[in-house]
Amino acid sequence: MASSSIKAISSSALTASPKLSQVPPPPSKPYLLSFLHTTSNPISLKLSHSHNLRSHSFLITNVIKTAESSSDTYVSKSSQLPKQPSSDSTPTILVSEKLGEAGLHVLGGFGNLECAYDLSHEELCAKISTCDALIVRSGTKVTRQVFEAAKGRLKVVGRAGVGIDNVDLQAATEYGCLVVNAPTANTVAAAEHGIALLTAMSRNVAQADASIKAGKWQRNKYIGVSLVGKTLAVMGLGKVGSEVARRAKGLGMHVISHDPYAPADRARAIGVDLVSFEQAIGTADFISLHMPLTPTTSKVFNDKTFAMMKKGVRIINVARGGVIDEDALVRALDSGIVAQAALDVFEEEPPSKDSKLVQHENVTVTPHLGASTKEAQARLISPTLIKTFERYIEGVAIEIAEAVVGALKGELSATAVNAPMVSSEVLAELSPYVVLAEKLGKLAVQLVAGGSGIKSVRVVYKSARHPDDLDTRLLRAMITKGIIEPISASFINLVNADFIAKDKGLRISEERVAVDTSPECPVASIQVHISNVESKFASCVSENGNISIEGKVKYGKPHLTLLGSFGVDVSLEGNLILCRQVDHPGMIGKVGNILGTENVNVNFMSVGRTVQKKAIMAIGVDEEPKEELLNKIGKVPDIEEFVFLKL
Ligand SMILES: NC(=O)c1ccc[n+]([C@@H]2O[C@H](COP(=O)([O-])OP(=O)(O)OC[C@H]3O[C@@H](n4cnc5c(N)ncnc54)[C@H](O)[C@@H]3O)[C@@H](O)[C@H]2O)c1
Ligand SMILES: O=C(O)[C@H](O)COP(=O)(O)O
Repeated sequence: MASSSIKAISSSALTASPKLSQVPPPPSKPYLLSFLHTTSNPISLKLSHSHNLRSHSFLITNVIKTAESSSDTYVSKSSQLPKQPSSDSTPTILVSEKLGEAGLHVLGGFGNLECAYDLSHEELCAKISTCDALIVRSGTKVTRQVFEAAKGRLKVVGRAGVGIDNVDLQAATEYGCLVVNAPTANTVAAAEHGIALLTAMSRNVAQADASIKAGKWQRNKYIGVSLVGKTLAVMGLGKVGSEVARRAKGLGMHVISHDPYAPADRARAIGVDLVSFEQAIGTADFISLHMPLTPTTSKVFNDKTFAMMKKGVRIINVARGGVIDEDALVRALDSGIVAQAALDVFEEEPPSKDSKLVQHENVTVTPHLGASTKEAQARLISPTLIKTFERYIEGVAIEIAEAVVGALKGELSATAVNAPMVSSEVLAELSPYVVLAEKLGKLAVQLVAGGSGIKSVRVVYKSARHPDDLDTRLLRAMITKGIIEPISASFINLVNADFIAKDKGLRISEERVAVDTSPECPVASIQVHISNVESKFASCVSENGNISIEGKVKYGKPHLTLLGSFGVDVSLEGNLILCRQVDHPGMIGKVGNILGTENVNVNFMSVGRTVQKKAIMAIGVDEEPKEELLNKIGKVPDIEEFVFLKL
């Protein structure tokens, strides 16, 4: 990350860089991330052309720039994996839980792969500062301490599965670390396990098996209950819940569901009635849990809600243990409200050996096996299944490996969970404006005099589009990046842009102005206004006292088109010299000569005039001129002020 690039030579220019007002220290030091390197770095925008059949939405993520050293040895448990020599630019990927070979191959082909499946939390914290990516399943707690210990190097956490309740998302976001998951590959496996538990529980399969192995023959003890005609309440009609519902209907059950966010047409398509929470738990013979663990769902099944259930209800949980108050479930089992429970997941995993719940004779348990099928972790091989479940053709291992490698390459992730996702279409359309937005942010902040506290930035988008058709989150994030990065040690990406702006007391407001241009072009212009600051280049201050600049995309390239009240037109590439001079002939020649004699190539030049015989000369230069050269320009008679800006 370059330090402040301000090299202004005007009278007020040699003061310190502008600072953000009331800036608390950043949560951590640098992130070697930039979700889009738009200028000096050759890597620009990339779309992920993932080969699978999922519908894609994308996120601009991080372009890798690996830290000082990545000299870790390649420690793969698989002798078949391709070994890669360490190098400074090769990212290190730590896999902390068992992942399918196919995924390890993808990861090993891209970076230094280290599989360490038995790390304690302390060991993980000790190791993480040497890793660019971490891949976990549900057994690794990725806490705030892990992000702190990463010292800015960890760029992406890949959760090889759905539930991300074991990852501190807030901390990840604050540290600018992208979290991706593999949300689809284990759906069928989890649903099948739910059905396995439902049928095994209702026919006492596990208990009868244990009894016969203990030398008993208890045919009367293990009389089961039938499923046909019974009501099943599916709590959470998402991916797994929907598949469970379909299968349960095939078993002849009447299926109802409670899900406050499920679309009615999805329920209708499966033939499921969406009902209230009370109705669902009050009428069901079987209740199957398929909601995520969130603050709202935590212990939602408790003494109070068990008391609302039909006596003799049976419960299946392949979601998360934390949605049930386990002590309350033991009480409900003892009192007979709940006749049986079948549990794959627990509040603490593994549960204690003497857990009353686990030991209860009416409880069937499995050790979080929902996602554990060969097919879910690797690939489904049956062509029939591929046809039926197109979106499940990839296993978790491949799904997460591709997401992590893509994120490390700076591609756009379809499965980011802690950053806004932008559709590929929107992204492709906005990409030149994304470049413009960052340049305008960079330029605006360099026009602020050192010592001014930037508190408030107003961004105005002129567009012919209806506001609903213009997603400006990316543009706002890039303006934020452009403003903050030149004057702070924080590295900004789409994950943390809003957080860091807020943390630094920078308020960015957005406005849209309707214009009568072609709606084909999403943004006619972007203006950035910084209020209540001093400027080191007075000419960029508009009548209302704000530093104001405007840019447009012309022929796919970013251009500066307005500086204060001066119209200019200069391509925002390379670096920029802005001069205000008395408007008379020969000025361009004089400045051009000085640049020419020092071999500084001018790539663009534009002059804007005012009625008071003043002109603004905007000169785009490829190289960074030496200070003596800039001083020479400053001494040209009739040049009243000038500033050099790095883009
Ligand atoms: N046991 C396993 O190995 C295993 C495997 C896969 C998934 N899971 C777990 O299963 C759960 C579901 O996974 P998924 O892939 O179907 O997720 P999903 O996001 O597709 O579905 C979750 C559904 O729950 C709904 N929901 C949210 N809050 C709710 C509430 N208060 N009440 C009712 N419904 C609510 C959501 O609207 C959504 O439709 C997750 O907790 C996941 O971690 C477990
Ligand atoms: O949320 C999930 O994807 C499941 O709980 C699977 O977890 P696992 O990857 O630890 O098996």
